[in-house]
Amino acid sequence: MRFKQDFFEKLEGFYSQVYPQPISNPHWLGWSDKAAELIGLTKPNDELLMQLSAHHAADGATYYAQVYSGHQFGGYTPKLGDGRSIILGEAIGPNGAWDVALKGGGPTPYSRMGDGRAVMRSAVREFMISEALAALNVPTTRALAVIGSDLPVWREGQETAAITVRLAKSHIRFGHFEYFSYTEKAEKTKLTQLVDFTITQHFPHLSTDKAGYIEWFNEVVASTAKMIAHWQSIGFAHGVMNTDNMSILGDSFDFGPFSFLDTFKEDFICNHSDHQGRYAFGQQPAVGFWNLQRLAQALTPIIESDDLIHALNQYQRHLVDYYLSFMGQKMGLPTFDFVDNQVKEAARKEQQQQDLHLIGEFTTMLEQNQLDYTNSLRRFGELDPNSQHSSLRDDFVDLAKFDTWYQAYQQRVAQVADIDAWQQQRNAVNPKYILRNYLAQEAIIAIEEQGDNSKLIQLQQLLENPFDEQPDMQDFAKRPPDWGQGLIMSCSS
Ligand SMILES: Nc1ncnc2c1ncn2[C@@H]1O[C@H](COP(=O)(O)OP(=O)(O)OP(=O)(O)O)[C@@H](O)[C@H]1O
Ligand SMILES: [Mg+2]
Repeated sequence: MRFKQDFFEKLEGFYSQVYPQPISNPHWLGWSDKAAELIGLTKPNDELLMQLSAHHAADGATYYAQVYSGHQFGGYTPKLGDGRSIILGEAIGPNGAWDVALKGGGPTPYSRMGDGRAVMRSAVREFMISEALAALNVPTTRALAVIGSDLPVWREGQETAAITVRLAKSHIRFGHFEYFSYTEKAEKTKLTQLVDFTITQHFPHLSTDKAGYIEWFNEVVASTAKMIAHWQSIGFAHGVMNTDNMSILGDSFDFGPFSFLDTFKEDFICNHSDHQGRYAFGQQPAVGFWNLQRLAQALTPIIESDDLIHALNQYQRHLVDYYLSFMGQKMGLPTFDFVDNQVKEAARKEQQQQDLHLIGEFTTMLEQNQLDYTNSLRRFGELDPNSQHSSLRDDFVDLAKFDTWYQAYQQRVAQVADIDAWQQQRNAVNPKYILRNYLAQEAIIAIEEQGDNSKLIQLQQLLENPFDEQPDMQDFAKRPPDWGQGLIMSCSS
């Protein structure tokens, strides 16, 4: 790894330098060739294992934990910071630099009551979902590797520690801006410094002046809306959308009790500690907006309120545009070339309302018929919208309702000229395989009970190509067995 140290060198006072603590008997549990490529690595080796398990120092690494704060479940915690994630620096890759962080690398000045560690099950889940989301083309932080150990850690019972090696284009979170806004409101020096750094490093097409700041916030609103539209379209529930887990780049970030939907359920809650359903699947779009409002509030010392409000007001539009674009591709709804003038804008809006209704009716039917979200969408790849008959129909109990819906759908799709190409387009965006919780759980149990990571590796390989038919792997596309339905994950990690 070849590092540069822009954050470390340019933002003194925004972190504490701290060395990671080694984990005993380190061994590779998982490795991602695709993530490795991003920072110019190829295969794992023993020296790298020693470096990433904190036994040896990595050349050129500085090792630091960043300070931030955040709104957690709606309440403001004035000081958080990396309590168990230590950054080595920005590794230079063929297409840009990536922060390399050891998540679970040991205590830091921000650990509060925590031990600075991550348990194997949570480290493995973070590793798998990072790479699985990337393969689904969802913006996300990445995971180079997950390293197991025999170091005991205590959660509900005794478990072992592991480290996820996270790659992120940036670790800057909404919570960073909140922290510097509320700790030094009068001077604005550090807040301005942080915004300037963020723009220079990650939004180089923008200027670091008043106009640039406004443009930047607009882009953050758009990328956040895009990320959440992605989640809603693939049926992904994040579970802990606190502002300290919101990346300023709109990348999916910090994977704890996340879950894909199995059976479609709008108010599905995946986080065991989320008693109110604040972060339920269907709440995510609203929470994204609430979080952007918290970011906007933190930026009031340097951006005019009117400009912030104007940008926030675009959130809904971005969200709907992106959501319809993703769902439209999944269901094969043709797009229209609306020229941007007043009359056409009205037509566009009306079409959007109709499409939202059509999609909403479809997901309501899935919920009422207790159907699997991913598998139902995958069915569109075998559909012939020119025909009255569809295999999709066989899944439904309420056939009358389905038939009414299908008629409206057929009208919207109209005649399809090349059915093969149309079906291929559907299969290219509706995954056959996703990281269902029960599959992750089986891989984790095999490691826990037999020290056997072969299931993890098999699952990881499968999920690298989630859109391809993989004939030997059909079982992995099935709905979960009874024990694995709607698993709710513990927050302890
Ligand atoms: N075992 C632990 N030891 C020390 N601090 C912890 C531990 N677990 C969580 N924290 C800290 O508690 C806060 C909230 O935790 P949260 O689960 O959102 O983040 P995380 O999963 O630890 O890390 P990240 O957000 O970097 O992915 C963070 O400041 C985090 O560093
Ligand atoms: Mg976090």
